Amino acid sequence: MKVVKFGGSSLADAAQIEKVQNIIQEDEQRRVVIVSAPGKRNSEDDKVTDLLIALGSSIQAGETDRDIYKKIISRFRVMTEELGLPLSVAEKVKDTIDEAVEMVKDDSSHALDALKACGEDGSARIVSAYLQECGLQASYVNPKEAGIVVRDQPGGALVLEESFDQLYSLRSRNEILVIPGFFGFTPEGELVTFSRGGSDITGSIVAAGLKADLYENFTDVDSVFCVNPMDVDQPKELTSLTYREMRELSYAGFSVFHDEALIPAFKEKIPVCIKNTNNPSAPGTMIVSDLPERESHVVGIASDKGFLNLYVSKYFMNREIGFGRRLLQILEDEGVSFEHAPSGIDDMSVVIREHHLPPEKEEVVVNRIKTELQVDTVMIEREMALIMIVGEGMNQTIGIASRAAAAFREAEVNIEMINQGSSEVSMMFGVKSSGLGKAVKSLYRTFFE
Ligand SMILES: Nc1ncnc2c1ncn2[C@@H]1O[C@H](COP(=O)(O)OP(=O)(O)O)[C@@H](O)[C@H]1O
Ligand SMILES: N[C@@H](CC(=O)OP(=O)(O)O)C(=O)O
Repeated sequence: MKVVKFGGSSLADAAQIEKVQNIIQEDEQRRVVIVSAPGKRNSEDDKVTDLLIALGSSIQAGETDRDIYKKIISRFRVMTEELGLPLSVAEKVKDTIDEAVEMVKDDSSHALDALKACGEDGSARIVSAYLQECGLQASYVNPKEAGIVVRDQPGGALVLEESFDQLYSLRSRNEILVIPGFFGFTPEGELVTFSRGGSDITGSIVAAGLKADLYENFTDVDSVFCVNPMDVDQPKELTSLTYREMRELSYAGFSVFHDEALIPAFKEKIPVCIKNTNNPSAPGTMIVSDLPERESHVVGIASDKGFLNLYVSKYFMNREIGFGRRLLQILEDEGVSFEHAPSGIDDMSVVIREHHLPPEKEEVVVNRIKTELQVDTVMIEREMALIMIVGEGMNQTIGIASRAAAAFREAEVNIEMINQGSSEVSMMFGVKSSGLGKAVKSLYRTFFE
């Protein structure tokens, strides 16, 4: 049995949904289908999830944006009309959105998550109705009915173990099940969404729960490339990767697959295949547990902007037991999560995503570090970027760091920070954001050309 997930680009309009139907129909193993909200139809278009979030914010600000509301309703209505579905399908989608809008107006808890989830819910209703229209036996299955139980963390749900056994019972249903991605329900019955891009996570949870033979993740590229195709023209395609490599690469910027989505599949050793809805005969990229030794140890270069470096120095920091803990405790108290924390004899850097430390929090954090830790220096450097080179076996291979350093030199980009060793499969470099593009291109030439 295969679990198949279709991303927003695969559900952007009626023509895309026809492709989805063909893909499902051509392989009877594709029995459970996870869908995202409709994505962009072209580069200027909006993702339905972004529209729903904007609508929710406008309601909370006391001025419901009717134009956005109409845009959302019309996206679903046009799709159902073009697919020749009964009016009742579009009406059901509209009713669900209206209910969530009322929840936001009443300021009820979890209302924003309920509204955000309407995109996926609408897609699942439309896709299941269309499969039926095409003569297939198919049903819409709500995540509550499917048994996806999550921890109560709005916008950042985490699956609870009990989900997996409940999901297994879906195996006995002899029809195609269409489940909306991106959300689950708390044990108390509240709807909670995963983080953005979280339909990939639903797909992996369902594949693990059902003990599927394969989790196919359909998107809009033929494969995972060794570098983001936005950064390098026509980069090399990757035919296979390990879970660990893909998780590192996703975490560091490969937006093609959510980094949290690897975990459930990995635990059950379910292979994941990234495929293209617009070219389904292309083999795609397989993500598996182990791979035979490869010629080149570097398989991918991922990068992301939007980081800051919180730099702290104090003489004899190395002699002060508990310094690191107290520094990180201040961040924890202020609700700031961090990404990396390399340290030296008298210095420590903490790399943080910029949006986790907005200017108002920055002042509080910096003052607390000065007064409570009595440091010599505390500095914040914004507009940092991280580059991660990834590959199994890389850390036992002599010369990779020196080749990478040469690539930075050729690009005339200064390395502000290096972190190697914490992960066995990656090496991290911190640079100023302005040098990111040049550095990635140079690393690509060094390791892949
Ligand atoms: N290394 C990479 N390989 C392939 N695609 C990548 C990579 N890094 C970023 N992407 C981007 O990920 C996009 C697909 O992810 P996403 O937009 O979330 O798709 P979907 O709508 O299917 O969920 C691609 O169009 C591509 O621009
Ligand atoms: N629609 C949600 C969840 C998701 O997974 O979307 P996509 O598959 O289009 O990345 C989002 O935009 O975050």
